Amino acid sequence: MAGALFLGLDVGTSGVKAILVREDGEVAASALTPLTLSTPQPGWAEQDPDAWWQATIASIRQLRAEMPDARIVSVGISGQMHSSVFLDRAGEVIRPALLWCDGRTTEQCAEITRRAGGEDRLRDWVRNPALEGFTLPKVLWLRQREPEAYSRLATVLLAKDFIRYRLTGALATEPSDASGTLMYDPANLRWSDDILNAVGVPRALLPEVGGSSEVLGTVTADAARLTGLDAGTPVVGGGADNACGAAGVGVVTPGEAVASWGTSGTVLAPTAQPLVDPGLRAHTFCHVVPGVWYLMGVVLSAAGAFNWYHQQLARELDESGASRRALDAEAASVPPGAEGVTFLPYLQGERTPHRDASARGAFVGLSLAHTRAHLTRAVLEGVCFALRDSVAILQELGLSPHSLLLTGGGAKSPFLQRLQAEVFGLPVGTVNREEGPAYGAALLAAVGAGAFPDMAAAVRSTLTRIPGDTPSPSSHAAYDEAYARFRALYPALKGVAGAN
Ligand SMILES: Nc1ncnc2c1ncn2[C@@H]1O[C@H](COP(=O)(O)OP(=O)(O)O)[C@@H](O)[C@H]1O
Ligand SMILES: O=C(CO)[C@@H](O)[C@H](O)COP(=O)(O)O
Repeated sequence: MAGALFLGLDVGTSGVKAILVREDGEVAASALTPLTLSTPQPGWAEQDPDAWWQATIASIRQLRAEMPDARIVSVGISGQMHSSVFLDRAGEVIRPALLWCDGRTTEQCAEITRRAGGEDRLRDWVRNPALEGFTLPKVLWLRQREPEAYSRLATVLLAKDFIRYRLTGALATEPSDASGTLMYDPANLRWSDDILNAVGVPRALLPEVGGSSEVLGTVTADAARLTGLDAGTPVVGGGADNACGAAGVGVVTPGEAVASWGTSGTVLAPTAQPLVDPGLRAHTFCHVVPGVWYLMGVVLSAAGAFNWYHQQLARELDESGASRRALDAEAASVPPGAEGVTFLPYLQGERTPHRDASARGAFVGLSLAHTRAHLTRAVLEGVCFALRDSVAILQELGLSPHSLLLTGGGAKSPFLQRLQAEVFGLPVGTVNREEGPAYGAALLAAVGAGAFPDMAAAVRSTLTRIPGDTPSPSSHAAYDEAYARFRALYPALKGVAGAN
């Protein structure tokens, strides 16, 4: 496949990334088109799927402009999980998508649990509890709150599957994203008629499920004209952004774990079986590799919380890498524990471990002696502590990784790498590629095009591990008191700092 390039797309919350990857794994070009998030009410979060599509076109066109002669042989797509695209019979978007971090469906979650006959049933049917972020409660919300829109509903898609639909005309998904809908049984790899019948949602609303590295469509003439891709280019199933992010740092087999900072933060550990957290605090989903699942804890605001802080309280610093470094330096000027200041990053509610869409953020412990540097450190520590809750759950479930691969925003800064190592008490590492989910999607495209026999081979041929910080027992212990303060804060503030 000399000269072949694989296009990886990632429909993130903050933007649509497109990259071109060579067969040896080198990234030949990359483009990012930013997106905005609409929060019409506190706790709500929406985006227009057509804005994703326009951003996708812009990113691909930018790559095309940079490399007009590129021979793009296949496309893989990754995307934010759970977000609901509602399409009518003509394939047009009915209303903005309710996103993975939208918390408006608490009532619908209670209804799903009641109609299923309790959480034990949900565990048996779909291996996960009803959480506001998942897709099914959003379908029920539409049915109850916008019945006219629901009457026109013909198909429910996920973000990256909508982009595939616009690229190829094919309505399809694959197991890693289907897992996050609460309508799919990740253990038995099929839509769950049990849950669909219990809540009265027709199976016909859902697309067929193919494989993550299987070709599920080809670029249409219309999409070719808009994007500059060749008509007929194969598009593979792709995967959920967290699964593709793990694949993008080479974590495709059990025994390893990844900590990721996107808008959300996640800690993910692959498993050889669909293990379920008895407390249902971590999610059980399919990986992009057949026969592999993962357990994942989700922090709803990770880079999202840091970006909010940056925009609201450090606005004089632009969003460049230099500004991030300035904020890191500010945080580094204060000792571990931020001299008593604690930050709860629950700006958009929290999933793991609290499962509370109405939770809210807080700064606590302020005195006249504190400066913005303390707040900056507290925000970064707060995000790491929230992720540590997920690390602790995975450890409690017997998945005790010896180290964590870092990806996303938290991998980009030496300060954040060290902070995570010390807070988690585990060695951390990175890989020689920084493109995260888009990279995993490009590898799926390469496997789909036959460049590699499977993802394990693709990862072996393209990625190199870079060992990072190893914390000393004392550097980990330096956070004991601050972490204990963090743990005590949510129960203390519940009902005071909540949305309800
Ligand atoms: N040095 C850094 N420190 C903290 N956060 C960062 C840094 N660099 C980038 N980020 C943030 O990390 C996130 C990673 O981006 P990405 O994985 O593309 O997010 P998403 O998928 O949510 O759009 C972005 O929100 C970005 O602002
Ligand atoms: O809801 C989840 C995982 O369950 C989120 O992790 C989304 O998948 C969004 O990812 P980012 O935009 O933060 O990358």
